Amino acid sequence: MTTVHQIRRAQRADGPAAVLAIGTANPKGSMLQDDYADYYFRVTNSEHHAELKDKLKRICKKSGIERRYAHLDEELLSAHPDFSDRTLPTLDARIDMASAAVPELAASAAARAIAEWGRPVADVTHLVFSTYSGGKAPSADLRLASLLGLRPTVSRTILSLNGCSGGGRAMQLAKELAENNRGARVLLACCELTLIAFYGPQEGRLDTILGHGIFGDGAGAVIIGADPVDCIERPLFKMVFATQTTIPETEDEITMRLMKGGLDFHVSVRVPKLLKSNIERCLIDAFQSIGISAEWNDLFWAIHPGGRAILDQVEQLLGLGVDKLAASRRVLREYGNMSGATVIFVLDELRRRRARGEEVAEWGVMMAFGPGITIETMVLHATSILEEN
Ligand SMILES: CC(C)(COP(=O)(O)OP(=O)(O)OC[C@H]1O[C@@H](n2cnc3c(N)ncnc32)[C@H](O)[C@@H]1OP(=O)(O)O)[C@@H](O)C(=O)NCCC(=O)NCCSC(=O)/C=C/c1ccc(O)cc1
Repeated sequence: MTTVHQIRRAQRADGPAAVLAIGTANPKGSMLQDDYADYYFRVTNSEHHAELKDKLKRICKKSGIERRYAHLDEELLSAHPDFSDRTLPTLDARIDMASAAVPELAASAAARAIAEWGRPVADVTHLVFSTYSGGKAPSADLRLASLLGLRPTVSRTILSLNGCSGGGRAMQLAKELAENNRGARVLLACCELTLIAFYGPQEGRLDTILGHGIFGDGAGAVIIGADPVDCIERPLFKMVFATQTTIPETEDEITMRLMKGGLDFHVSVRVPKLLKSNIERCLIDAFQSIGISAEWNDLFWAIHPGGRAILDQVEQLLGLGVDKLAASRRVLREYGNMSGATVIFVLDELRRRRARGEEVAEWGVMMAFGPGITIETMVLHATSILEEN
């Protein structure tokens, strides 16, 4: 007679979960970082806040960002001038806008990932969707499933308010799903639109200036599965080990809260230093857990580019060579911080760098940071060039 243990073993995948395909998308509208301060103070009728404008200009200059994308453009804003005033009740209108736009943008990214994956959309068994740009049910995951034509039995999970660590958390969840359900193919989508938290400057709220200086809109999608089908599926990164760490007593350093005027967020100036003091322990613990001794410079790195200062601190702490964070810096330069979706763009950039021979490390790390302060760490193993061919 079959035992429960045998049934359980048969239900599990044999190998580790792997990233099988990646797609990304951004809204059409974009703006050069050099022009942003003039734009922001003009469209929010805030020219009288001259000091805050100078501060935003300084932040933009030091941000390491050249361009950012946004769904909310001047035309939409002129139809919703109340968005500029955080004391007005605009949450309903923002949720309506996001409920339509978030799944649409996620669908563009997911369609690219599915095309690269090469299998029919009906083979997707699970959907994990991370977004804080919303606030109603049924949520963006259901709309995305319908836009893509996923089967009605697809198992959906929506993650919310994970902030910039949403992509990292979704990757960990997708890994668990893929490894614990033989044959599972997980579509992970992560999409954030800053329209949920766009408002004018306010004296005493310097984090508002920071946010408007570095955040951008984007969607990333990944197909994750174990035991790839020969000749069809090509694993890009095997997901070897994952952990989540919360830095004690940092609950107030990054916060988000839905208010009548939109999503109110706070990011303290201490964030880059707090991460610097805590990430090496996460890395040492992760590699010790899998019995690998790693030289930091021998790894590839997919660090969430939360801000230029975060990348600088990580690079300095670990003594990384100048090119080691090139994928993160390029994504920051071309798109800004797209919260949870950003790390998917970094993985996409890394696989391009590998294809061009610019990154040859076999082992690597993906890290994302969000409210908590939460650090999501995942050890990855890249498929070798030989295996790819
Ligand atoms: C590029 C920065 C902003 C500036 O570069 P720097 O080398 O530090 O330069 P400075 O030290 O000269 O700083 C320039 C100015 O920025 C100010 N600043 C420096 N961080 C700050 C600060 N968190 N507050 C408010 N002023 C600051 C800083 O005080 C200073 O002001 P001032 O002296 O008047 O020029 C750099 O500090 C940086 O990359 N910081 C990291 C940002 C960060 O923590 N990111 C991770 C968290 S992101 C997150 O949780 C997302 C939430 C979110 C929520 C909603 C959304 O829609 C989307 C996302």
